[in-house]
Order: sequence, then structure tokens, then C-alpha cells
Amino acid sequence: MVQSSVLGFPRIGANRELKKATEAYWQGKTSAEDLLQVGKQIRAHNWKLQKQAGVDVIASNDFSFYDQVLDLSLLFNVIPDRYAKYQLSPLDTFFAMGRGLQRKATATEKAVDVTALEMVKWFDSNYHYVRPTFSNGTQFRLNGQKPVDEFLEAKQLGIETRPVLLGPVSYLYLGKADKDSLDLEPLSLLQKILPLYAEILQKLAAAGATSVQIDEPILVLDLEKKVQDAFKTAYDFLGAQASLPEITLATYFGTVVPNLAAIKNLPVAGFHFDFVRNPEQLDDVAAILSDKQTLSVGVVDGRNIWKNDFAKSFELVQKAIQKLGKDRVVVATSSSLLHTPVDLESEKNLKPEIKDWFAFATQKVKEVVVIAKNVSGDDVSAELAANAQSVSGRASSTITNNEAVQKRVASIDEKMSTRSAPFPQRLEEQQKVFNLPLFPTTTIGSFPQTKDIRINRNKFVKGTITAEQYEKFINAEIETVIRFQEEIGLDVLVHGEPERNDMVQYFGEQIDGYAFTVYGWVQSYGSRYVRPPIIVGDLSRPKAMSVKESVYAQSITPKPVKGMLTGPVTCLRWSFPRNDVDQETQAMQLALALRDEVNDLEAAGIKVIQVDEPALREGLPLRSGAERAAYLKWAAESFRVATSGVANKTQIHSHFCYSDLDPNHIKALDADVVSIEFSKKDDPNYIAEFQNYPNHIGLGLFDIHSPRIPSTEEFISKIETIMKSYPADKFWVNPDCGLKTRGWEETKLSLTHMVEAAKHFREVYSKK
Ligand code: MET
Ligand SMILES: [Zn+2]
Repeated sequence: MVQSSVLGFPRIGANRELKKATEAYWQGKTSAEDLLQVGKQIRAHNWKLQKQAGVDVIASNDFSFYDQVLDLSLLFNVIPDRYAKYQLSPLDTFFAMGRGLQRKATATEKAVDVTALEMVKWFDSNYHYVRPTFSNGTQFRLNGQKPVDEFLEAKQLGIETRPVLLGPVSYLYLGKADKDSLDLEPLSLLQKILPLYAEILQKLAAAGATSVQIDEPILVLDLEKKVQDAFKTAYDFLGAQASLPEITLATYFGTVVPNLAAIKNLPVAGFHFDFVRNPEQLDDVAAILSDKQTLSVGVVDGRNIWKNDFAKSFELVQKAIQKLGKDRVVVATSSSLLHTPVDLESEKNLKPEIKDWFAFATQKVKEVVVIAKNVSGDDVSAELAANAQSVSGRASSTITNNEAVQKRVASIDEKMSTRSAPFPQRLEEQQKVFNLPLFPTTTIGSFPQTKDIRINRNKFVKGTITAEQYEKFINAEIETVIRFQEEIGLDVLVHGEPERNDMVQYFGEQIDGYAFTVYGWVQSYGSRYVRPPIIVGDLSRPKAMSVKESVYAQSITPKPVKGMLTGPVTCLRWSFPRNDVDQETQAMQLALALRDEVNDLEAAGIKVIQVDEPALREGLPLRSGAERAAYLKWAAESFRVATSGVANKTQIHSHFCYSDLDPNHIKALDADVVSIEFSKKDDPNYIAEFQNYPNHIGLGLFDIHSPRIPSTEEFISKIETIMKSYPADKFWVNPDCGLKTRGWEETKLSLTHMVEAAKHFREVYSKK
């Protein structure tokens, strides 16, 4: 029998139980025990679901209350002193590292004030992990035994699982040195951390685990020789330990072929690779296996929602079987299913024709089993026939094709993607319009999405309030936001985005060619989940999408109000894209829709327009080379197509967050002003990288993921640090990102302090 394997299952619960439980705990409404109980229920549910579907290899330790990388930092005691010193419970230390903590002293507890660790994109996905942060003083030791506890929990339910752990080389490589130890090279800690891996694996073996999945996702990156060599050091060490479970070394989201030398001859029981992204790697990877090693063939996509094409998957798995034999091949998901929504069956509003094209995590689990059964010789003819029908139905559907859109994309030329004057000239014309002071202040767009906003939006969606009532409500919200910004003296205002459920979904709903789910949530970071819209066909904009709200906001204030749009690359990346049309084409279709919107905003009197591209970086192909160069070219071009239809005096802003951004990547967008997430980068080298950025830039001054309120002095000292290597005349003052997840109280104070700091520097400079 060919075995079936699922590398990980979404942990948020079918009804976002995890979000509700963690947030209630953070707000002090429930106890730690309550929270732990919810985690236990979700895990049990997920394991049983997979067991019942007939999956042979089910993962454990794929659950986390915040992030699986942060779990490992807690497990290995990689806890910077600024957290450890408060001696919080392990759970609270964990959350403090993930999201920061600011707590006033009480009769029994000391005050706590600490920012979050850096959060970074997980490869090219929209998931974010908390970056392991190492110091010279880090005391590695095991802190609890989460993987063992969860293995035993499943065992008690009668379910044998395969624990999953992020591997030592990837764990270190994805981390960084803390600001007190900048010379520390994380990989130099390998010898210190390997004994901990051995220890936890021994404990797992003692608990009855016969095999483990160790993820080394960095094997799909360009790796220097010393990183490649670290694999041999690490796995030879583990291979030499007595009584460890068998190791399946897993990697995904790309091809492993350029790094094959690093994993050849490693003493592991088998490998897992992603054959959805790179089916062509089969011959090369099969060639390096020793004759006992198994190959887990990832053919069910862990990153998208399209139904598997069984015929294609069989062909690939059969090919693997021909090379290796049935008992050395495992049929698997390409990666963890963390990146897919939980269950398609919850969706009642999708058109049946379209719904038939999708598979969510619960359906993917079944697909893996069907494929394994079929190659094992079991009769699954009914499943095969249904699958073939839906695959061919999608290919020939009229929903997917719009000729007018295809023609317009073909007509895009150089002129459409170039502003009519270079930046210095545009700036001069813009200064005449805006007459902004030095250190102009602005925000990134959204203001707190209060409960009241959500309640009214729901009422409107359900039809219990009329469109007029809803508009009145939204306008009142906009007015509150405008008045507040005027009051504290911000220079370039925003309308606050109260009408938006989500920055991509809001536009997607107004663009033809998209489909939407009701329950299709996917974890983005911590308790923040997104519900990516699905691109099913050619994309076009039937009418203006954002003009009404922007025009209203501008009508009630003399200060400039930014029009706010989500850029083409971000709309693409934060949707589930089509897999039958290339990404460039989808981005250009979106760019044209946005170009019409930008032009409409300008015509309606909006003088500053921000087109956000927070996902620009995550779309970057993981390896350097032709594919990456091509991406950078079309990504920048799509932004310019969207924004180049305006006059010189219209100021185009853009915004980036969530990632290490290379200033060279954003230069080609030619936006007049960009804002980037910056507050958690305590790295002077990173600031210096932006020194020569030609246009204006605002380096984010506070972390909007944390409720923590920085003082005016803190802002001043931050700005001072940045100014050591950054010119004052290009300096914008703004937060890291939008404020939608924050409360009003902290928003008011943080922004007030930020504006005070800007005013301080204006004074200083007016005296110079
Ligand atoms: C993730 S980037 C968010 C940008 C958006 N304009 C906002 O302020 O929320
Ligand atoms: Zn942002």
C-alpha cells in the first residue's frame, strides 16, 4: 500500500475558535486553562478528521497558539532577557515575545513594558513568523516539552501521529542576532542547539514516536556553502544518536535541486519535496536517494484552493513508483495545509459551478487519500470520474474568459507605465500645491475598526439597515477620523477606511472575475486571519470603487486627504490566484482596473493617492535569477501602469510592510512618497540602505501590531537615530502600517506623541 501523508492542518478551527479564545485571554476575560482547553479541542478535532478520512501519516505539533517558530524559541529557551526578566508564565512570555506587552503595575504584579520581537514573512507566503532572536547570553535548554505533550495527547485519542519540528539549520538561519550581540552569527550556534534537538527527539521516541517530520524549508533558497555544509553537520550529529525516531526531512515552496549536494547521503529515513511547484525535480531528487530512503511526493497544493487534477498527480506519483517502488513512495500535501481555508463545505453562497473547482484543507486531506488509494490499486473510479469532469468543466467555462480585458492587457505600452516628468520636477509642482513643512506627518490609512463599525457593516450586509443609513454611519466615522487628525495637527490626512472589511477583499468584491468565501479564513500572523478572495476569471472594474468615501472626506477639510487603494501585486498575492493563467497577466488586469480608479480619484479632486503594495516583497521568487528579475520588472510595471495616468502635481504614495525591503526593489515603482515598516528594525545598516533612495520616504516609527504606546521622547530618539544616516529633507513621519487592529485609546496617544516629535524637529531645524 502506498501511504498518504498530510504535513500539517490549519489550527485556527473551522469557526476561528482559536482567534476568539486567544483574544479573550489577552483581554483578561478568560483564564489560561480556558485557552489551553480550546487548543486541545481544536487539535483533537483535526486529528480525528484526518484519521477518519484515512490518512496514514498525520502530523502533530503543527498546532500553535501564535506561531510554530515562536514555539520553538520558547522550547529552546531562546528568550531575550527583556522578556525573561519579568518572570511571566511560559504562556505569557510567549505572547509577550509575539505581540509585545504593556501592563501597569498592580498590587500583586510588576509593571511590564516590552515590544514584540520582529515578525517576518514565511518564505513567499502571507504567513508571518516571529523571528528567533539570539544573544551572546542565550542559555539554550529545554523549556517544557510541547511536541511530546501533543504527541501523547493524540496517542490518548488512539491516533498515532508524526510530530513535526522546524529543523536546526532553518531555525537558526531564519533567526537573527539581538541588538546587544550584533556580531553574533546565528548559524554559529548550531553546536549548541543540536543537543537540544537530540534531547527532544529522544523524548519523543521514549513517548512512542517512531518517526518525525523535520522541516528544512530553507533548502529552496540560494544558500552559501557554509549553510549547505551545516546540513551535514546537523544530520550526521542526529544520525549518530541512539534511539531517535526516524527522520523525514521535508522542504517545500520550491525546488531543492540546486541544494542537492547538501542533503545527499544524510542519514535520514526519507525526504519530502514539493512537486506542485516543481514537478520537474523528480528525476534529480530520486537520483540522490539511497536504496532505503523514502520519497514523500507533495502533489496536493498546500498553498492554493484549486481542486487537484488527479490525472496529473497520478502520472507523477506513478513515475516516482516506477523509480523507487511502492513501499518507498508516500503521497502527500505539498506543504502544511496551514495556508488554506479549513472546509469548503461551510460555503453556502458560492455558485455551484465555481464551488466545484475548489478544495480546502478538509477536501485536500481526502484528495491525498484518493490518490494514494488509486496508485495502490484500490477502486476509486467514482472519485476519478467526478474529478475529471470538474477539471474539464473549469477549463471550458465562460466565467474564466473576457476578451475585452485580454485585448486591453495586450495594448499596454511604455507610455502607459511612465509618469510624464521625473521625480524632482513632480516634487516641485507638488510642493506648490501642498506647501508641506519639513518632517510632514501622515498615517498609513486605516483607523481603528471598532466593534461599532463591524456591527454596522454586518447589519448592512444582512440588510437590516439601508444603504443610506450605512452611508450616514460611514460618513460619521470618516468625520470623526478627520477631526481627530486635524486636532492633533497631522499634515496629510486619511479617511480611515471604515467602509473596508479588508484591503483586498473590499476591492475584489467590486471587480468582476473574483469569487468570495464566507468562512475561508487563513492565518496571517498570531490572531490575525485573512480571507483571501479567489481570482477565478479575467478581471475588470465595472465602476468606481472608492471615490465616494474619499470625496466625502476631502469635502470636510482643507487639508489634503489621501485616496487609498490596494496595489495590483498585493491584490494578486493576497488573493488565491488562478493556476491556469500566469501571475503577470493577472497583475496587469488588476493594474488596469486600478488605473481607472486612480484617474477617477484625481478627476474628483483627490490630490494625493496612495497605492499600497505591502505584498511586493513576498511575491519575490525565493531564488535569484531570471524568474526573480522578471518578477521585479512586471511587478514594478504593474504599479506604474496603475499610477502613471495622473498629472505631475498629483502626489502618488505607496506603502510597504511585513518584510525586509530592498530599496532597489521599490525604486522602479517611482512613487513620490513611500512609507515602510521600520519600527522593529534596530539595525543601523538597514537604515543606511535607504540613504540613497531618490524619492521621499517615511520609515515607520511605531509598531502597530502592539498596543504599546511610545512616548514623545521615544519618538524623538528614534528619529534622531534614523537621521544619523538619513536626510532630513526627505523625511516623512508615520507609523509602520495602518491602525485598524488597534483601539482608539492607544491610537490617539501614539499619534499625538508622534506629531509632537515631528514638531520638535521642525523647531530644531528652523533654528539651523
Ligand atoms: C498591510 S498594509 C495596510 C495599508 C492600509 N492602507 C491600512 O492602513 O490598513
Ligand atoms: Zn502595512
